[in-house]
Amino acid sequence: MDDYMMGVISRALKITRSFERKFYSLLFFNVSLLSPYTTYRISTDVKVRSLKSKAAPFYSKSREETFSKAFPSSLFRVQVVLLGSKPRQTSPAIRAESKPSSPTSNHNLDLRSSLASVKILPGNKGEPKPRSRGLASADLICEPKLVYGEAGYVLEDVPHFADFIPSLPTYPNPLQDNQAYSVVKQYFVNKDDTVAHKIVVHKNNPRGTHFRRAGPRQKVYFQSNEVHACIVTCGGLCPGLNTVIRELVCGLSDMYGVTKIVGIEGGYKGFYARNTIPFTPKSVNDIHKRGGTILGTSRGGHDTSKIVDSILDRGINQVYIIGGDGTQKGASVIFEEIRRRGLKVSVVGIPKTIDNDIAVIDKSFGFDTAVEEAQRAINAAHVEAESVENGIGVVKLMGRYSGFIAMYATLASRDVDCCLIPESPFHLEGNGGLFSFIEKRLKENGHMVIVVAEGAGQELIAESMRCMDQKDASGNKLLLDIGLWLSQKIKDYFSGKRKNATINLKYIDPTYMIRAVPSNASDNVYCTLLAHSAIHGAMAGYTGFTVGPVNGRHAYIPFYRVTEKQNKVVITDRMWARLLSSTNQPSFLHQRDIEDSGEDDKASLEYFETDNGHFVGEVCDDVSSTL
Ligand SMILES: Nc1ncnc2c1ncn2[C@@H]1O[C@H](COP(=O)(O)OP(=O)(O)O)[C@@H](O)[C@H]1O
Ligand SMILES: O=P(O)(O)OC[C@H]1O[C@](O)(COP(=O)(O)O)[C@@H](O)[C@@H]1O
Ligand SMILES: [Mg+2]
Repeated sequence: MDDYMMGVISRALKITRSFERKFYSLLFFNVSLLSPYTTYRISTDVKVRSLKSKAAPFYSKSREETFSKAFPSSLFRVQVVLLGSKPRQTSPAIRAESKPSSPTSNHNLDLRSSLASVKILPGNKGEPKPRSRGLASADLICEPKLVYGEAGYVLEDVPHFADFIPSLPTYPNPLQDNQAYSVVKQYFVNKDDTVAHKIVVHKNNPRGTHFRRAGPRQKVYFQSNEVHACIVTCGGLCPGLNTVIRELVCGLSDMYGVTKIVGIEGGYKGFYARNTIPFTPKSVNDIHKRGGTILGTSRGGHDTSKIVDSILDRGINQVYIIGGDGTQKGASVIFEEIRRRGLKVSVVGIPKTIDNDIAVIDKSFGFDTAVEEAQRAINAAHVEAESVENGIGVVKLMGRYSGFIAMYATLASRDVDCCLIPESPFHLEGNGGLFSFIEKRLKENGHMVIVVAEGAGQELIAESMRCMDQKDASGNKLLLDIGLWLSQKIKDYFSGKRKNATINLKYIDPTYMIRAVPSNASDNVYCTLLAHSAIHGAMAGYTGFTVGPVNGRHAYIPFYRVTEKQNKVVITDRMWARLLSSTNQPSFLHQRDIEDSGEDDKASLEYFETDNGHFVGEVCDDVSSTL
């Protein structure tokens, strides 16, 4: 950033000066380097809205100018966000950080006192894809918080109170006097510790995306007696929900001496439709031994304003939200509304999904338990199938869009002959189809077991039944029962005129039995770590984040990262190949599928492509490919 740039920024800022006290002014100021050392394009985009109404900006001005100048930096974009009248929303200086390729690129620009932040984001080419957001007004403030470092290092940071409430007091972390923790060497994590998103790297690769490491900080933003925490569980059930609740209550109490902790009953709608229930370590002592959630849960019913009003009315200042991708989207809009109102309330998401389809994190809690519990159903199907002539066992497992439970349960069992998942479309008839494989396997072994994920083959059923798309209260697609449909199709095929063969098919649907069990030992420990990471983050003033392990280390992940896409089994990956080789089932893959899958990979690669052709960060969030 040199004098010329400072001049241009000052000029642009003058445009908004007159609006500053009365209105919510927003100035976007973009600088793109078209090619190194040559031409720049600058565009200023000033929008001014009334603070009171969310109506369209009443003042809007965009300008673009091109100029040539030799800047020894690579692509960058400057964004200046002015947050108007309320004094607590202002900060004394603009802080600008830029990509490391410019050797002298970190500056504090003391241009004026009303600027909240200046961010330098990747320029057009390396710019992240737009994130999906909940509230329209949130567009103003939920830009990714990116920090660039040496050698292509990028920190995708999470929001902090200090970003929007200046001069909050801090206190020493009470853990330093805690009998159990005070003896731990270096108990507090270094404030600059971050966790790499991708752990497999090449010599010349940029260092890529990182997330803030979870853990206790030396300074906290809440005094113990000031904290009023609440816990809510939303979406479908999952083993471990009660364990997370227990560990949040016990962790807050044991580590930080918090006494005011309440549960919100029945999911999001419980915030405004139900009374809270008080929690103590004693009242939650045994709940991890039970399946389900003692709080109850629901789909639908997310009303952001009513929820935030209720948080405010009850004096709650830490909100722990346990749920899947839908829930995290809900948590994100709650956070944005809280931030918009300038409240000191931390909003923390704890990712839950039995399907293991939440992006970025290594694995979701309850997944291991589900895979283990699925073994019982697969064993039963196998026993039934091998006891009779031409026995076929069909087991349906959960997995709305992702077949992780089916894939891992199949790999773990070795009794499964064929695994069908949503990511791998299959066909029934003809060469390479499922029916001919069943015939072959029955001929070879006299019996077989098929595992089918509930989301598999949906297009086949829809085609044959001409069904309409139906949705649940949260907007999730309601699935047609692939297990029943497939079982009937197999029976029809073998009883058909041409075949007239006797088969003995037993269909087992253990889906809800699996989901309702308590979490196993390793999931219990995992739930403890999740809860503790969440508590440490909230106490340290972080907010608007989800916790979870990234390459084995717990991290704070911005909401948008876990809601923008779902994890899916990559069928051109080594893990799925392991499965195919263990079952020897047809791959059902056509050349076209392989090419399409390559296209997807390319698309996500482009997102991170840098000038020198190396890739920053991920190809895809494939948790199946950890080996
Ligand atoms: N885009 C969204 N914005 C706000 N709330 C949402 C959104 N999607 C889902 N929710 C809310 O999150 C809760 C759980 O969502 P759901 O999809 O049922 O389960 P899960 O969180 O397990 O994916 C529901 O109360 C639903 O209303
Ligand atoms: O019957 P419900 O409660 O809608 O749940 C069924 C769905 O819940 C799941 O177990 C998990 O879904 P969520 O993570 O969205 O809660 C899916 O596998 C399944 O399709
Ligand atoms: Mg979901």
